[in-house]
This record gives sequence, structure tokens and C-alpha cells, in this order.
Amino acid sequence: MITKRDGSVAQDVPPGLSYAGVCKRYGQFTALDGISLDVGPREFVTLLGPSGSGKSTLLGLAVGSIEADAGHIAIRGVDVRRLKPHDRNIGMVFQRYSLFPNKTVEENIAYPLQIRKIPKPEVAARVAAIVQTMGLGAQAARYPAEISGGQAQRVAVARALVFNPDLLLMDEPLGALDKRLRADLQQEIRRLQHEFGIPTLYVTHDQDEAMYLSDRIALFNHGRIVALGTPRELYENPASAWEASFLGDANLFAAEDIRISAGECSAVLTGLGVAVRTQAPRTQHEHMQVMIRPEYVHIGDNVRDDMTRFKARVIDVIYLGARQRVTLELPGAIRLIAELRPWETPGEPGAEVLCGWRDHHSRVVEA
Ligand SMILES: Nc1ncnc2c1ncn2[C@@H]1O[C@H](COP(=O)(O)OP(=O)(O)OP(=O)(O)O)[C@@H](O)[C@H]1O
Repeated sequence: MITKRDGSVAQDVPPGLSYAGVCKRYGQFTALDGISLDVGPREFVTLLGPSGSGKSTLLGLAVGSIEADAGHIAIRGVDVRRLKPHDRNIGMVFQRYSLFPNKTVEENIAYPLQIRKIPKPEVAARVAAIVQTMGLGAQAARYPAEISGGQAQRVAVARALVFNPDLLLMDEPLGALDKRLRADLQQEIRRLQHEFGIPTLYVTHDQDEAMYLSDRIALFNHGRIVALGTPRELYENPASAWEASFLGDANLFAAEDIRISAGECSAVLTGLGVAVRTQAPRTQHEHMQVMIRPEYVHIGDNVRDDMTRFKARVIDVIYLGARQRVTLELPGAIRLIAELRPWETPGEPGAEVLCGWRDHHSRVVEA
């Protein structure tokens, strides 16, 4: 809950965070350029974007470590300028564990409750409960130097949740962990966020992690949100080649003679002379490309008459366990990547095969 400056508590407004027209400049450099974004009650929103695109800056503005040049930021409906940083009631987790080295795991977790002057018996009960939830029982009396990186990050998450914050901000919390531990903790964070229902703004540049965790993803580039939507919306309907490639693999074809009408679009693949017909693009630009995801490309017996089809040569087959990545060459030396299930037979390198896709699986995007 948020304490307003006059001492009253803003309980009437549901928890959440909102940015409206927020700008931040460092000298001549624009780090954030008119950001508007709402994180609703119980919602998990991820900022996904390349390094230096402004993700951490956006978190810093909510925390109060950075001040905006323009725009409004509100936590639970209260303008953050009216809230001292420690009144914002935010749980935070960073990539580097930032635990107190001279406090035990339990003491680290208890700290936010102690500074909020929670009575001792309640502190003990809440710490014990979250230690159990996070599976940290065996490490409770140890110091940060005596636990692993994954355990330290569990402690950091426990410490961020224990005081029931109005908002959870996480900046690459799993960035320093190996793949296996990341997967474990992703699962844990997802479970805890559903259980606690705290609005969460999460920063990562890992696409899989963003898709796994998020209700919505804000794709960030050069200080702007270039796309905002559910993982499915962004993956299935990218507006640009950049969006398509940032969130997954994409085959992109030069296209010409693009005609858009009544929600439909037709385009001719340059160099191949084949027309495809699909849904209208989200936005229209001077230069457009046709995009097909590798998992929608079929080979051999799976190619049907009603597909857009090509004769192709197999260039390379990479076995990846859960899938196979096949590089094909179309007429005109145009490359196409197909992703097959492990039991499918793509043919040996050098083999001539038929490949194709259903037009409604392709998209027309900004080049
Ligand atoms: N104090 C500062 N002075 C000048 N420039 C800054 C300052 N802090 C950040 N920047 C610049 O603002 C831009 C956005 O930085 P930010 O840390 O928000 O990016 P990010 O998307 O979180 O990147 P990463 O994924 O690498 O953490 C960067 O180009 C950075 O160099």
C-alpha cells in the first residue's frame, strides 16, 4: 500500500504502475522518448530490447533513482514526485544479488520488514513462510558468501516479496545464472507472481524468458516502445522485420507489387515471381518484406497442393534435439530456413526437395 504525502493511504486505487509521455535525456542523448505504458493489477510486463535501449532507465524512474525530464509516472494512481523513494513500496531484484554480506539469509529477508517497523513475532512468521515457499530452509542461517548464485537470487526474490510490495521491479535478475538455473528460477518467478499477484515490470534481453514469463511484452528500441502486446500477438503479428527477428527466427523475402485491401494483402516475392496472399500488415510502409517463420515451412510429403511451393536444394541440416534446423536454397540462390520435428526426414544435403508454406502463415512487414 502507498502512503500519500498527507499521510493518507491510497487503497482505493488498485496496485499498478503507469508511465505517460515519459522522456529522459542525458545531454544531447535521448534515452527515453515519450514512453507510455501501464502495468495493471496482477500483471507481468516485460521490457525486452537490445542493450542500451533504455530499459533500466525506465525502471530507475519508477524507483526514484533517476528523474524524468517530461511526462508523468504514477504508482497506484499517485504521482511519484509526491512519493519519497522509500514510500514507493517497491520490491526490487537486480542482476547482481546486492545482498548484505554481513547478514544471514534470514536476516537479509527480514530487513525490509524491520525497517518498516513490523513487530518482531510477525517478522519471524513472515520470514519463515517465505523461506519455506522459496525452498531456502537449509540455507537460512548461512551468509551470502556461503550460498550459490541461484540461491542468492532466490534470497533476493524473497526479500523483494516479503513485505508485500505494491510493485515488483526486476532488472535482468537471472542474467548471471547458467541456462538450467535460469529455467528453474523462471518457473519459480512465474509461480510466485501468480500467487502474490503483484504488478511486475521485468527487464531482460532474453526473448525466451520474456515469452515464458510475461502477460505482455513491450519491445524496446532506441528509447521507444516499438511494439506492445501478448507474446502471441507480438510473435505472430510483427509489424517490422526488426520485430520479427528480435522475437524469434524469421525468413524475410524482398517483395514487390504489394496490394492491400479489405484486410487482405497480396505481394510478389522478388526474384521468385510467386504471389502470396495473407492478412494486411499492421502498418504500411514504403518498403515491405514477406516474412515466414521457420516452423511454418514444410518439406517433402508435408507440402500440400494449396501451399506456396518451391523446388529447393537442401544445404544443411542441424539436429538440435527437440527440432531440426534445415537450410534450403530456392531458385535465385535465395536461402530459406525450415524447422522440422526430430522425426521428420528433410533429406540429405544436396538433395532436391519440395518445400512450401500456407500463405496465411506468412506476414507482410516493414523492411
Ligand atoms: N548517467 C548516464 N549518463 C549518460 N548516459 C546514460 C546514463 N545512464 C544511461 N545512459 C545511456 O542511456 C541509454 C539507456 O541506458 P539503459 O541502461 O536504460 O539501457 P538498457 O536498455 O537497460 O541496457 P542494458 O540491457 O545494457 O542494461 C544507454 O545508451 C546509456 O549509455
